[in-house]
Amino acid sequence: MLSPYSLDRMFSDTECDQIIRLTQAQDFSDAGLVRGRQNENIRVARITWLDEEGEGAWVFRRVMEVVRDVNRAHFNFALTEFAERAQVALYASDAGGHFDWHSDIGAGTFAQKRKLTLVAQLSEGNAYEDGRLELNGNGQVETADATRGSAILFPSFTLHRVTPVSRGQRYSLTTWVHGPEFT
Ligand SMILES: O=C(O)CCC(=O)C(=O)O
Ligand SMILES: [Fe+2]
Repeated sequence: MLSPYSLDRMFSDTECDQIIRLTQAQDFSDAGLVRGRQNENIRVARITWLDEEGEGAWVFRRVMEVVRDVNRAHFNFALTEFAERAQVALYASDAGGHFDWHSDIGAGTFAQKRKLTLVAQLSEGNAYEDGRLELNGNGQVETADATRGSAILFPSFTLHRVTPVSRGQRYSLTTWVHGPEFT
């Protein structure tokens, strides 16, 4: 199926804290777009990456389990690999954090093989306002559950955006799963 699939609780509160803490030791850099283009009109966020190995390995393992189960139960896509690290993004109201409508499939080496996108909500609801993940897969805008620890999976070609954060900061975790291009 091509419709998005939501999970109420992919991570516990403690796990969300742990993921955020893992990234605090790293440098966040300004987010680029596919092919490294930067365009402030489209995206303002700071991002960092989690490796498959090391302290963040458990995050990757969880992502793999969830993707395997949800793909079997719902999408049934041909998936072959996790070719990219997991992205933690930080959208801050003072910087005008947001991400305009886009698809995750692009011309880059990895971006062209993206099949499934998984986004998990890492911040508590009272940490920020707005900053909603919205999807438009079929002409109707659907707002993803913003509850901390929840997640949504969708085909990477689905148009989606993050509305501007109007107060505070929002953290999210995004991973992509790859395979033969959609034809
Ligand atoms: O932060 C989010 O909720 C979505 C991130 C996203 O769409 C992306 O990194 O491509
Ligand atoms: Fe995206």
